[in-house]
Amino acid sequence: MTDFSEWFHNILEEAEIIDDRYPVKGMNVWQPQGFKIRKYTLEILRNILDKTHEEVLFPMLIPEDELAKEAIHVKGFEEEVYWITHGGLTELNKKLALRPTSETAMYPMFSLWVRSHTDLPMRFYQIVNTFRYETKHTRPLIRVREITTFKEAHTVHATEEECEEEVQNAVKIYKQFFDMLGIPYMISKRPQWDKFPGAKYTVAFDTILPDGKALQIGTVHNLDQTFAKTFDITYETEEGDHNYVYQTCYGISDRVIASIIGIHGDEKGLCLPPAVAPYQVVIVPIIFKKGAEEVLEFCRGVEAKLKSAGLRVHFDDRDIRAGKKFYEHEMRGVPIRMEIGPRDIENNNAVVFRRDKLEKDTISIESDDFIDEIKSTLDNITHDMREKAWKSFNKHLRDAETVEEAAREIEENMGIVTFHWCGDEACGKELEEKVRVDILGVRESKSETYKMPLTEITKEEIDSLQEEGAAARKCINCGKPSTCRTMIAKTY
Ligand SMILES: Nc1ncnc2c1ncn2[C@@H]1O[C@H](COS(=O)(=O)NC(=O)[C@@H](N)CS)[C@@H](O)[C@H]1O
Ligand SMILES: [Mg+2]
Ligand SMILES: [Zn+2]
Repeated sequence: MTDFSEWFHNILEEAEIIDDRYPVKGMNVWQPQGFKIRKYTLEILRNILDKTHEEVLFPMLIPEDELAKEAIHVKGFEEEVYWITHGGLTELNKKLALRPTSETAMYPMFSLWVRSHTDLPMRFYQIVNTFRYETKHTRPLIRVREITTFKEAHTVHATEEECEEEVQNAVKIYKQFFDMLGIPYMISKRPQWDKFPGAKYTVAFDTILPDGKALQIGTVHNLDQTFAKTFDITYETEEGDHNYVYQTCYGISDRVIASIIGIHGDEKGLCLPPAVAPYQVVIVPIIFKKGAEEVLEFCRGVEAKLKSAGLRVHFDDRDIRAGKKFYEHEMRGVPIRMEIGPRDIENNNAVVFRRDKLEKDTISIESDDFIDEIKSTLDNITHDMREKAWKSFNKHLRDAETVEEAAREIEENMGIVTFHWCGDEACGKELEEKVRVDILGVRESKSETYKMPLTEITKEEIDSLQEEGAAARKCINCGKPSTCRTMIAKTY
């Protein structure tokens, strides 16, 4: 883990997650192992979103004139859009864009769908591939040109208040999702100069990878009425007026998988949260010449019981050394390994090895109670992995009282440095110059540092950029009264 980027590339190959030898830069292949982790991750996300959203699927190609309708939006994406110019040998009379994101694909249709206030609120999402001609250094899952796992939610509301409320709902959805994966995060409001093109403001989730660099893993955008006016999305009120709607959109991507791999991984390789592990339990028989068949038979019985209890179990009965199996399943991050040999059968025991703590324990398999014990061990693994991730995340968070201190902290320890700022753009830009890193944004919460995941982010916290006593605090760059606590970090 000393060279995180090398570790990351190696594990993607060794654990057969992604094959990045595909002959288009920034576009990679999901291999079966990786595809399963992605599938279980998306299952969790859909279970959360389906409570309040409808899943849809829009075309991938966007007509040039639709994409160009929203001036700020298209300006923000003009250097990243891939274009289609031909159908076969025929030149298209209208170029088609490969969606970089789907506002301009969806909103002409929303204009047809939204008629009356009774149609609102609308909440849709789709999980699709999107395309961005990234010019910065691409790397699998973290910065790709084909974003293969782009979940974009788009919501439509009658009032500004409801739209603000939706931003909080989206923040809560992301907190719940990242908490289930044990991924720590800092929530902040992006500075005005770094928000989503066309948005009123952007709330972002940033995590920190083992090399101390921050990674934006999710964003929530309040689009206000900008796109409604551009695409004429109006609804008839009870009084018969026609009002423009208010909208949000919020997205996450392959970076979620990158975070699961990078944050929970260690020297032995992957360490997967049980919720997304292709195998939650692997059974390794300890075989000797004598009684081999009996051990295999017994293990098959244990496998059947765990499977019928709904767990993803794999019985590794290959004719190779147990030690080789141990290495492989630890490298692939299987949460629990059960070792069963002749002596264990005699004593009705099994050795249970926890991948996250690298500890062994012996459990009785005399009665079927062992099934619940395995399940509660999986729950403990989920909890302990999240706690461990937050502990190291919080170590990366530090405060700075002066610009010099902030610059030194970043230079020496990377991570996220927080400090008081006046909120003025010119001052912020000057600050970024001095510390040579990006301002991530303005912290959304009063809490000094995140301990365990906050279950509720209250409206006050989202709105209150005014830190308690912040008025007494000065901007570390220009000395004017501080209006907020901001954060800087070296970012991906
Ligand atoms: N090139 C990329 N590779 C991987 N993930 C990316 C890339 N570009 C953006 N992302 C991720 O995708 C998320 C959403 O992208 S975004 O531009 O911020 N927001 C949108 O596109 C909105 N339309 C969300 S619906 C970002 O927060 C970031 O985590
Ligand atoms: Mg980008
Ligand atoms: Zn200032």
